[in-house]
Amino acid sequence: MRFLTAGESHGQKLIGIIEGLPSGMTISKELVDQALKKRQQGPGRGGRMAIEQDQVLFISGMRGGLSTGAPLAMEILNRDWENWEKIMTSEEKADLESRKVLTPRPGHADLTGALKYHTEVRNILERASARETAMRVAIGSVVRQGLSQLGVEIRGRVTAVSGVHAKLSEDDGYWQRVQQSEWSVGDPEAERQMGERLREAREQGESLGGLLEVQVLHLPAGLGSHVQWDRKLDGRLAQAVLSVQAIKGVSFGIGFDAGEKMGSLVHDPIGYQPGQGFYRESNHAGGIEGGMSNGEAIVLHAVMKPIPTLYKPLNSVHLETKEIVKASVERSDVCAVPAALVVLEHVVAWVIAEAILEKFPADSFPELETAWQTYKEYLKNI
Ligand SMILES: Cc1cc2nc3c(=O)[nH]c(=O)nc-3n(C[C@H](O)[C@H](O)[C@H](O)COP(=O)(O)O)c2cc1C
Ligand SMILES: C=C(O[C@@H]1CC(C(=O)O)=C[C@@H](OP(=O)(O)O)[C@H]1O)C(=O)O
Repeated sequence: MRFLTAGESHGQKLIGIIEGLPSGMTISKELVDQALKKRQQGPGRGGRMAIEQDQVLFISGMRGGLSTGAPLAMEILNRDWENWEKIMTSEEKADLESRKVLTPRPGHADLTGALKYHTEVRNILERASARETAMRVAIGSVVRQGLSQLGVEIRGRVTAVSGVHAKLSEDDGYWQRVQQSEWSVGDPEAERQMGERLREAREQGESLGGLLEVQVLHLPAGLGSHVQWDRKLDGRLAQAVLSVQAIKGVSFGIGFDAGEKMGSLVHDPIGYQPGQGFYRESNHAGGIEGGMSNGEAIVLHAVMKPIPTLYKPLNSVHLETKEIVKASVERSDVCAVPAALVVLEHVVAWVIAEAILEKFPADSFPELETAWQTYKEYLKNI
């Protein structure tokens, strides 16, 4: 299975194509649209989110609510296009110059992209923008629906925003609050403090980052492989997560704490129960050993840097005069950690779905379900 996306932040639309999706899988537009809506929420988002109302349009690869096995093509329209059409399509110098960026923003692709591609900064930022993640969420949502039909659950939480840490819990009630609300860390006091940080950041022309966690539940042991570097599940998840704009680090389970502890406090003892099979007594590894899922929950942590566009900008260099000037200011979010969480859940869904299809190659979803159940029975009764 593979996918491609295309589209500029202020272009007409975003496009995505999934190839290799088995036929006969139920796909709900409503669920994709719910995920797209959730990605637009959260305190700290800028003016653009008041313009967009993301919804998916299925173009091909689906009939009667089921995948056909043909490439699944999707579109998401940019409502902001109506304000940018001239700037994005005109060949008139005045139009092209009107939104030219000559003072690249630190923390963005602006400068290096313009140097590398011998082009102007706008051509770089249009594609580097996290607008593109809307389509990655749509794509991830399609395969996440398949995962859910197999009983695999993906859930995520924001664990900190700019140094304010949320009180975490594994209770069902807490997870329901976190998952079902438009955006919540499940800890009202932390939310209050985060809101305060956000207000300060806005006043000071600053921006915020944070920490995120994604979990994958009910996966069997044996997805991914130890045999080749690019088949390792942890490496593939890390690549997908780090490819999300502004994500700068990934760890699994107890993560970097593992470097501070003795081995006996890090590794997870193996247990066995008839009718249940092998299990681990703890899950410090975060569900992956030797590049393979080990049957415990996959627990992945990520860090998002503060948004790079600052309303009180850092120094930059004017590309023509080479003078030191303030970096350009484009309309911007001040914090997008809750939105990034939705993106992470969906890029993780993609990698897990790919790994499942590698272990259980299938052209049709019922075929996949049969192989999946047989394997799960084997693991239980071994
Ligand atoms: C959901 C989301 C929204 C974002 N919104 C903005 C934004 O409004 N302004 C901005 O400067 N960067 C924003 N970013 C981050 C930049 O796109 C990103 O930092 C930049 O493209 C450089 O890539 P890198 O940080 O991965 O190196 C956002 C990122 C995500 C995931
Ligand atoms: C458009 C989205 O996020 C954008 C990501 C982004 C960036 O530089 O990454 C910059 C901003 O773009 P604009 O200048 O048009 O407001 C964000 O709004 C989105 O998430 O759908």
